[in-house]
Amino acid sequence: MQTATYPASSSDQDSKVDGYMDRQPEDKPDSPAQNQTSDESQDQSSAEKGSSNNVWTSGIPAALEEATMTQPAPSTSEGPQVETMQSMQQKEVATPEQQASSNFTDKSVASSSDAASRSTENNQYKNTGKSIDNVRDRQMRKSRLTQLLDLQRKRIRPADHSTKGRYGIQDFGFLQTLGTGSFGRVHLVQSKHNRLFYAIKVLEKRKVVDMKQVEHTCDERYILSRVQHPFITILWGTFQDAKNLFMVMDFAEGGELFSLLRKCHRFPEKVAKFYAAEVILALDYLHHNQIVYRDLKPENLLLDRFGHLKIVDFGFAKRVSTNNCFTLCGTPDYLAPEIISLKPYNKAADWWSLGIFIFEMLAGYPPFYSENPMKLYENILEGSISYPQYFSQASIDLMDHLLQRDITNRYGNLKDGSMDIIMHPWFRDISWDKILTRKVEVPYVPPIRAGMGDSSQFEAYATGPTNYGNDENPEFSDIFQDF
Ligand SMILES: Nc1ncnc2c1ncn2[C@@H]1O[C@H](COP(=O)(O)OP(=O)(O)OP(=O)(O)O)[C@@H](O)[C@H]1O
Repeated sequence: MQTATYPASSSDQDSKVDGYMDRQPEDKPDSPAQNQTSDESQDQSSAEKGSSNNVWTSGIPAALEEATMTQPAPSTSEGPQVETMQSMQQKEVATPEQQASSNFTDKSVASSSDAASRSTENNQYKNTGKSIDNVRDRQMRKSRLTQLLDLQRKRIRPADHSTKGRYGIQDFGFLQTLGTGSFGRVHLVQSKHNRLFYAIKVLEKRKVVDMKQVEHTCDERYILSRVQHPFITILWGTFQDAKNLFMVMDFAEGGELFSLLRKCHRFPEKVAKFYAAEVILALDYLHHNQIVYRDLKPENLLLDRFGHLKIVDFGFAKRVSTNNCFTLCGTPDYLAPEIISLKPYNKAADWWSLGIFIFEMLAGYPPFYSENPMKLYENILEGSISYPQYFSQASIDLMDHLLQRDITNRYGNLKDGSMDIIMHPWFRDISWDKILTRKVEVPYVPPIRAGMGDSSQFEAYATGPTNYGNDENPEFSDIFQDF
């Protein structure tokens, strides 16, 4: 996995707080393509073709019924893959790598367009403020959005849906390493049956046990086997051999948002808003299903072939009721004050991390950092934030409401829950239904050959040990029965 490098700081992901690191999966796709509905193909195909609907300018359309997500929409299913390949090939003829950059690779372009957009934002914010949405309009928007979100919130795979043993090592050809983690690595693999590419996360059972991460690992498998959301990776199946656990997931071909952010230095407001919006919908979904994610950061946000986000790494995700989490986990820069203070914490911690995430996208570095972890924690607890002068007023207002040390004042954790964030003026030009249905013009389409096992957006790793599949003397199979 990559390590963030911030100005005058190091936020090494490996230097996470003691006492956590986990992950693991389970289940196999006998044929993920079979699980796709025609609605999904339509959805994806319209996203591929680049809908003419523009998320930045449209209002709140009525088409709730069109939010067709009765089943997970696997990006690796055959239908969309064929279309994607065609569309990607066409794009390649026109523009290969440059099409990914326009206002990204050239920082001066990014800054000037950002300045224009910021000025507009500030004017709108000053001139209209909350008055642009009079109370009645606001109530109507809110109720339509709530209806829309409720449709998605209810989509959860059945508890008896088993991912266990659906695949085995013999079903896949193991290719290069895409990333490494605390307990193993993630491989690009190709199914020997349908020839499609997937990502398999491999966890060494012994390491998981030694680092006391069994519960986290089992939670990760369980949670990923239940959720179904356009911005959350799909877990197709799990299996195990004598020494390892395997989780078969969609291959998010576009690489880490982290890499894109470092390449661009920082994102223009519109771009940051787009990624923030996708993350918000995913967090809203998880929270309504009583799941707190606990590890939001750009390294855990991957891009699919279309340029939409996929949240990966549910190693710290937890099922919660209210204030029942105590574990010190997460990544230092993104830790909420209540976690550092070892107070019980809840979903509000994710909204704090969202504030950090928005800041980091806009600035290129997080609001709190220090080489020294203790100093970092002090900074977080002290909570004084210095916003760069180029931040818009609306963005600062939102971050102020998210980065509240007192959770009883923090947006996302108040009476209206995530609606306070969704309805915030910074998101005024976002059409949430189009975000949710992926009918938006994405700011960046990864320059990849879709469906071809193209791992060019990932760091190159020495392949590492792949002596998987040994079933002799199985270890800990009683502990990992669900895999
Ligand atoms: N579905 C996927 N598609 C493509 N790449 C992936 C996928 N899942 C994970 N990766 C890559 O592998 C890396 C490590 O994955 P992940 O964070 O899930 O592992 P981990 O063991 O939990 O890591 P850590 O211990 O650092 O939290 C990711 O940062 C990403 O680069």
